[in-house]
Amino acid sequence: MPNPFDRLIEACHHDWRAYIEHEFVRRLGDGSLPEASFRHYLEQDYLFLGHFARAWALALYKSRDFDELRGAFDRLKTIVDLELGLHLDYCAQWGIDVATLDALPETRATLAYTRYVLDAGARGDLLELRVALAPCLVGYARIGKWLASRAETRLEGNPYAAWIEMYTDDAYLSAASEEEAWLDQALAEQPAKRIAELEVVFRDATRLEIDFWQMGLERHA
Ligand SMILES: Cc1ncc(CN)c(N)n1
Repeated sequence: MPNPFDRLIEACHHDWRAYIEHEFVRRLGDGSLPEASFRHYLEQDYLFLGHFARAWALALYKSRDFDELRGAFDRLKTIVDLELGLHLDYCAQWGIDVATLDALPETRATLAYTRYVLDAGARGDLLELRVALAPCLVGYARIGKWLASRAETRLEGNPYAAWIEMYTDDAYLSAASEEEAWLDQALAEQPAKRIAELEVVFRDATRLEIDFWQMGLERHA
């Protein structure tokens, strides 16, 4: 019997696979992704991370005890200290400075995904918000594992090696597995009707992740 979080994935397994195994991900892994696509993704992901940090701050606000506060605070730190750091390093390597990033317009995919999650958090409780955030945090850990398992993935000579290393790194993987453990416990206590509602939120956020990859690949505005 799969654990409760894996059951959320099973309920939308076609969308989940389309997200985890997206062409953008494959081409990151084998190094064949066009640089312009990665740059577009990188720029939008900077804006994305700002909104997701706000969403984790909202999770802090919605926490009911110190355990939940600590979990949300740790996740917020994962974004601000770990992911954002890599982003800014990468952007500096690619000649993109923070002032340029701050002035960028958001694409429709960035707007749709970030505002969807913030709305789920504003409208719902802490669990609904953390389910909406899960394809992001846990999804990239699964992507890192999937890439690591593929013969086509290469690090040597791959301009995106640092990106792959970040999402296969212990610091990121342990944040994702702590989040999964919290979700497993919280989901196990929910009645079937609530689970069905949460499946919709999880599937929608997963579909918005697919759109985010597609936006990067095709460089949509
Ligand atoms: C769009 C997106 N989704 C997920 C992650 C990983 N936290 C990210 N950096 N960007």
